[in-house]
Amino acid sequence: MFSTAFLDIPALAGASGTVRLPGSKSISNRVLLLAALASGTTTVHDLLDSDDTRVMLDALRALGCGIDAAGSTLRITGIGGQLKPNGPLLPLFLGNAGTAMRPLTAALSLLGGEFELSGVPRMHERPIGDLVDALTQLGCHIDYLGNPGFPPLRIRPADHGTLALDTPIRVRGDVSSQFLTALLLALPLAAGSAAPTLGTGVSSLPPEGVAPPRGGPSAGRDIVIEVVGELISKPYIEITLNLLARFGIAVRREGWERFTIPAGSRYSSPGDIHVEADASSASYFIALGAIATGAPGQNSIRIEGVGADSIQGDIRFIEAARQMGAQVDSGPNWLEVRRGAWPLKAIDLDANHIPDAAMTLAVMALYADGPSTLRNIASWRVKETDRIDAMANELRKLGATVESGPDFIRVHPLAQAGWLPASIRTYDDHRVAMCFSLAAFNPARVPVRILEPHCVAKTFPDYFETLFSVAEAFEVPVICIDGPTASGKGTLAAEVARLLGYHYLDSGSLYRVTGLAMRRAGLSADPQHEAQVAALAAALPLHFTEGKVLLAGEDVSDEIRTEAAGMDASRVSTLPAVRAALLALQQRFRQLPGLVADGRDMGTVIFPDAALKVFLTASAAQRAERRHKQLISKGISTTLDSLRSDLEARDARDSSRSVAPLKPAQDARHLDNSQLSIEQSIDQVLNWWQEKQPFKPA
Ligand SMILES: O=C(O)C1=C[C@@H](OP(=O)(O)O)[C@@H](O)[C@H](O)C1
Ligand SMILES: C=C(OP(=O)(O)O)C(=O)O
Repeated sequence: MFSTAFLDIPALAGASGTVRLPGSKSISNRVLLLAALASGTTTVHDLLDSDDTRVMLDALRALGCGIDAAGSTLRITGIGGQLKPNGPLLPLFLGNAGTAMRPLTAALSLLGGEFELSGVPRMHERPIGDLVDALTQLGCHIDYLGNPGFPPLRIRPADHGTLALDTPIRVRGDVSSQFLTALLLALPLAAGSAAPTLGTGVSSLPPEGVAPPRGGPSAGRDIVIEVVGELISKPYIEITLNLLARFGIAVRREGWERFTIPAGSRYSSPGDIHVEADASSASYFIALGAIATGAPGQNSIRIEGVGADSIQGDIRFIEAARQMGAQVDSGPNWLEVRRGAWPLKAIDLDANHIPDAAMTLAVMALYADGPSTLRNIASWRVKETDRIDAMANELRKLGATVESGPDFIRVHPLAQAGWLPASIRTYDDHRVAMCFSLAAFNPARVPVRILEPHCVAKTFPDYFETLFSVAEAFEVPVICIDGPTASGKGTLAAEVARLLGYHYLDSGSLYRVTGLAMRRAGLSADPQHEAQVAALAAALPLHFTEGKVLLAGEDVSDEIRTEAAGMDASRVSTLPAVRAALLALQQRFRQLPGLVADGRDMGTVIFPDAALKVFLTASAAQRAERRHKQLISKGISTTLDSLRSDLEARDARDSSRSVAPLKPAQDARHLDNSQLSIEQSIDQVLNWWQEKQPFKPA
């Protein structure tokens, strides 16, 4: 995940390849809650691992569920509809997860303990009044701790004997379908499991270990829910019904107005359950396939984990994408998308059935042949942010003309000359961050800056990494930091890379790592092994992170600093084929979203076209002093004078050597950090970098 303050996406030229997407948020959180309410153990495969599922899991753990995760499989042991009696008041923090806040409010109101449910500040602005009203009507006890109609909430136990289950429970459906989902998921708790079923007079005992029925006099009755007002986001109710059925509860549906939970309904775990990949997350890659072209012969985006037969309503995004021109093929658990019509065809769509994925259409509209209108999307205003305003504001920053109203948005396409380099505010809304990445395919080739990119953690923490694994840039930006030994270039470069979310190349360690790999492969730096060592060097699985050098994931930082490794490194460096292989290897580090490379010849030889080159120096006296401190702290005794004369001798050798001598590139900026702190040097380099970027302030 990118935890940087911003992420700059360079202009993208194309995309092709395969992505495997994380699990569906809507399925994951429903399955977790159902498994928690059931008795016995449910094994969940491919559960989404993100902020929204984490808050749900934390809550379920706090309720006493056994949770055991191993890789992509999670085993959850439910509480069988029963809480431990008289537990203390339990505070539960539910972040900004509607799929946790709404269903847990209903379930906990019926379970019997005392709870305080809260979330992030935005969650305290997201409505929940219609659900609380329905539950209060039923006899549940819920108080608002802040503004009426919104979390945080205090829940006290309900008296199951007096729950008003004889009359239909009425709930409004026109603000969020999650209120109805919450009731459907939770009300089987009140349906009773073994009481006499009305009309038959038959009774049965609950299996051993299963709680006795709840619901007092009304146990054994059908429970009816009636929807007031036009239900929105209907396909999410289908997900709810589908998963309830998997857990043994067959809800009867009459239109979208009336839902009946049959008498005696009881959660029963299916044992194993698989979570499909998230269809809303798929929308960004379906759009990518529709917008981008790929390398010849590799002209599509393949999405694995979800297919056209998905139980998620957002799969119908495919229909909208096709209408705009995308070519979409699908099979069980996969989709394949390629560009069809270009420019895309404008669309006029009632998007009420795909509220989340429709945001992606608003960005696709920039590439269309006329204005596109998305209607019936009033619910956008009460989600992670006011999404109609957010989309309109940020699309305008890109240069687009946008019209909007209480429940619609109209986006006009952008001509090549109209695109502006924009800093996109993301409003802590994962979908704003994800869908605006698609603007990087603009024909004007301007980059896009996404502010606070870590908000994607809500449902798709590795969204940008996944995008970069299939996208091609016209040019991946590189910052080179060259300089003499002990100038502090490694620390500076690694930190600049971290702050920008760029890859980092510590080129100085390459010969040492090659030497180590050579030795481990039983080879030596002799001409007869040259080709083999070069092949090894070309494919070194190297990664630099947090000050460590990782070779195939193994931390070899200390091993490559030994005297013997130094000798191997200098022998290896005399082999021309190895030098050539390492050149190619270094260039391969130039990957999206960008690279910071440090060394001695980064700006002069390896990346002569780098966008920023810094030649970092410090006086020999300063460098000797730093090195001295470093060695003393490691318990190695030495003198300042000897260090200084060694450094001077090495500088002279480095700058006079015939191959890649240490000298500043002609277009390098000089930074003498003798009198600067590390922070000051970092700030200077970042300022130089920012000056080169075209973005206007957000
Ligand atoms: O039930 C669900 O899983 C969801 C329902 C939808 O909300 P609304 O019903 O509020 O539109 C959707 O936007 C949300 O991301 C997930
Ligand atoms: C609206 C969304 O989330 P939530 O489940 O919190 O409602 C969303 O993911 O787009």
